[in-house]
Amino acid sequence: MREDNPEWDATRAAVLVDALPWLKEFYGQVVVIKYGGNAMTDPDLKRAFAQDMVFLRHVGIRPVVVHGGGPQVTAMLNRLGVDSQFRAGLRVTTEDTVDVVRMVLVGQVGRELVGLINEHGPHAVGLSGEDAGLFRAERTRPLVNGEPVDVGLVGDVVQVDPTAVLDLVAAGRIPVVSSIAPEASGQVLNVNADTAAAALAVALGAVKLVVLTDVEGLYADWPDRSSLVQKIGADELEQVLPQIDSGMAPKMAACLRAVRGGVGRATVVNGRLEHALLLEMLTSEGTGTMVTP
Ligand SMILES: Nc1ncnc2c1ncn2[C@@H]1O[C@H](COP(=O)(O)OP(=O)(O)O)[C@@H](O)[C@H]1O
Ligand SMILES: CC(=O)N[C@@H](CCC(=O)OP(=O)(O)O)C(=O)O
Repeated sequence: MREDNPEWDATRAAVLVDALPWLKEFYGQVVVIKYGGNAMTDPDLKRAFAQDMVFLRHVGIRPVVVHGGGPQVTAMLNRLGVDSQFRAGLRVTTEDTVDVVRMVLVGQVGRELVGLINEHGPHAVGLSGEDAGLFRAERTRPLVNGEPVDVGLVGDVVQVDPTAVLDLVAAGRIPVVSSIAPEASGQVLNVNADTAAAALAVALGAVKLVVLTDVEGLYADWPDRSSLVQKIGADELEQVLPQIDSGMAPKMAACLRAVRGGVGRATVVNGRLEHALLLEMLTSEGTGTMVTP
């Protein structure tokens, strides 16, 4: 029986004790977690994610969630008979599609995550870049083969007022942020969620940015699964960034922006493995790709 097995007890105790240095390091600190739409594919994964947020909150860490929802937006556009096009990893966004992006991210994906977290207690509050002046964006023209291309109503975050998020965090809440942001004219822009997470992590002085996606991390020679990069410094990442394919490109650019902006480290983790976030944050082994300053 397990109860009579001292080795099994020792293993369980070791897992808890292993967490101690990390609990000390992160206690009271803000950690920004970017939850990608590709890691939300099944209800159990979403429930496990919500549990992890509540776990972090109860051990005294301050999680701030920025969520994606690209596949969910694409599914809704398909239902409406609209094709999706991406350039440099960004959705080409028109006046019609930006309304759909906003409805799906704020009204569907954000609401669902808030609901799942709040099954554990009144912790989560949802907001978007439009709330309390959180984000200000400007239209972006990403480079494709070195040439700037037009992707329509897509923005980059150029200004962050983190007051609303800090108020929530100070009250013990878990902010859940959707990546929609107004430009100066008041027009809302579609912002890639990795980009929004990095900008927010910098403005909050987060100790760490964790990006949950559907692969183990950055592969040097994608899709060769033996080429996982476990650790990469900002200078090296900056050099290889132009060669990184869409999907990973905004993610790695976001990690670079975060660590250059003072965030202690940024990691990309496989969010399709339940509780990979807890293992990454609270065990010595870690997982995925870590970007360091
Ligand atoms: N070098 C690379 N390493 C890992 N994944 C890559 C790489 N290049 C492209 N990708 C693709 O990027 C995808 C992750 O980005 P994306 O689909 O936008 O996820 P999310 O919804 O989590 O933001 C991976 O599933 C993979 O197909
Ligand atoms: C400009 C742009 O591409 N915006 C994204 C916003 C959602 C997102 O980033 O979702 P993931 O994190 O799941 O990819 C989009 O429209 O798909």
